[in-house]
Amino acid sequence: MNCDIITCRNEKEVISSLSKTIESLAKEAIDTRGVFRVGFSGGSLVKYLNTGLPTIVTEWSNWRIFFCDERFVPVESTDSTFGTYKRDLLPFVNGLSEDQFVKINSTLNLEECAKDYERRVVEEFQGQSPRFDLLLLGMGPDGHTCSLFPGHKLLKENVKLIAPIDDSPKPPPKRVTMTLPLIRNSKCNIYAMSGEAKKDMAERVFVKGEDLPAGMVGPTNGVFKCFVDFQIK
Ligand SMILES: O=C1O[C@H](COP(=O)(O)O)[C@@H](O)[C@H](O)[C@H]1O
Repeated sequence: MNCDIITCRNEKEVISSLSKTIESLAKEAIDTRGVFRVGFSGGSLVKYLNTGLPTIVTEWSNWRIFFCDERFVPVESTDSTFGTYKRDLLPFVNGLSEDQFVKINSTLNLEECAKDYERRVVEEFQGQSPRFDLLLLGMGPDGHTCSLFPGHKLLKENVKLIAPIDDSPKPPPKRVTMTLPLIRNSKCNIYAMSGEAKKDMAERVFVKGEDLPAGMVGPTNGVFKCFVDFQIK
């Protein structure tokens, strides 16, 4: 894992640097292929994207937005990651519409929901190996990323691209998540985090190299960046 750590002065600068990087990756993808395929996460990243994305200049209609993980709850639930973007991002971005978000179908059972989401990921790439332009990831205080938790059997998943999980230690217990093979096949992974609460985990992952899910990601053939507002040593 070789991650480029970008040290910012404060949270505001994390958000602006992250946003500029997303703007530039979107431009490159849209100029080259006419589409920008990105995965959003939930948790603390939501605030960064909801604050930063309305400020960028991009061809919004060329974005296709997936979820690195999603809680298996209805969109109306406060736990729904899509629900937060629907409420706090969509109304503030001219040119981005709800149908550009590829959402889970939480009316199916959990297994079927994960299969259905995988099918839609596969369809998106029209027969090619699914390779997202960018996955925006979060790092939990226990070292989880997406809904991949320390010591969980899903870390060994090497067939499914999208998997169900019904025993997430962080509520809610039922979720669907991208698996390591799909994450590692992407072109770029980015973490963005701020504050002392994240510093300890970032050091365990990037300096001590502890065997934690957050350190198991990073594209096999691509770019891995982490925006922080603290010194990692
Ligand atoms: O539950 C989740 O947690 C992680 C990390 O969130 P954070 O608030 O500790 O930054 C998040 O990346 C994931 O999408 C979410 O479902």
